[in-house]
Amino acid sequence: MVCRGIKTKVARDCVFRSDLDRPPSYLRSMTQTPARAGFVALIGEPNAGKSTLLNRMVGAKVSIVTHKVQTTRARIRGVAIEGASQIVFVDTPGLFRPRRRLDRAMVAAAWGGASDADVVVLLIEAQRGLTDGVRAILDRLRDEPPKAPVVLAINKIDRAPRDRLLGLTQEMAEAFDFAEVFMISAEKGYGTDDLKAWLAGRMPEGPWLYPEDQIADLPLRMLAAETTREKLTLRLHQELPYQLTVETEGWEERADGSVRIDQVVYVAREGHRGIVLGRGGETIKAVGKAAREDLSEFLDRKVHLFLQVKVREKWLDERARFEAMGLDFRDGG
Ligand SMILES: Nc1nc2c(ncn2[C@@H]2O[C@H](COP(=O)(O)OP(=O)(O)OP(=O)(O)O)[C@@H](O)[C@H]2O)c(=O)[nH]1
Repeated sequence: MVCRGIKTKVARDCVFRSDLDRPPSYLRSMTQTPARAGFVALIGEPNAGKSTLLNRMVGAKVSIVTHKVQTTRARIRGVAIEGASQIVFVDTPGLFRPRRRLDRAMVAAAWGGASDADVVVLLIEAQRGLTDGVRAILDRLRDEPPKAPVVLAINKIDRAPRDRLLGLTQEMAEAFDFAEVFMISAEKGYGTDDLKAWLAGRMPEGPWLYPEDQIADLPLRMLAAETTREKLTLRLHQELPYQLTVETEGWEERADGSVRIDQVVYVAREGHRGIVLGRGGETIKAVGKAAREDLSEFLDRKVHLFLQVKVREKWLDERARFEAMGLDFRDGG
């Protein structure tokens, strides 16, 4: 089934391209290929084609989530599967040339996401080449080199003549020591399989980060969690507990077209639970109502939102990796 860019209904009904060419899990375990999983930070100027590339790699229109709220954290844009590897793409919002102070702060935080990734992919446009914006990104990569290898993907090669591409490749290689250079057309699908296979091979060995059955609606789950967190922040202001995270634990599409979303607000201490609940539960009730209204509008259907507040002292340690990547919506740091 082909998934088109419907505003609201995204991944649930879509068969992911990668689902089709992936052996079933019992076969994977028989072939003994070690599982791999890791993060890829996709960076580049606006319009470079990040969303298009991502949609091609992941196989569904998943990037709708990104226009919602600009946060300073890296965020998941999609999860691709290639053989035994799970590739979690995160993007780094606001990675542009910062002018205002606030923008600069955002870029600094976004850069943190890139430097913690397992691979960084810099996407540039073939016709535009080494623009000032790309130069600024390269300066930054040189000043604060990420631990991960940086690969260059020259996109939109369908629009650029061959000699232009050769010249540009050379110019880029002189400007920065890339681990690898790929020529792609995200739109036409040229070279994207090679890039994906290369990335898959660079993911660290280890268990997958997300269960297979959650990958499809992962961006929506995260958007929903982020919405609730946003409402909590608005409601509690300074009182917002430092160690707080929201997780969407259930996502059930109902036959009547509505969706039931179950979320847990995790706090680290009993006292924080009281703050989040509010007197007689009024805070959490108001937060739930506001989040439900937003989600309903965004998803364009009726939403039943169920919130629970749980104390889990050690959640920060359990999710250390996600925390490092800024993937759990906490921005209280
Ligand atoms: N011709 C051509 N156009 C492309 C290609 N990849 C992307 N585009 C077009 O470039 C434009 C920008 O692509 P996006 O994927 O939205 O770019 P982006 O980097 O996600 O942009 P931001 O969300 O602003 O950061 C769209 O009109 C795409 O259709 C390509 O390989 N060839």
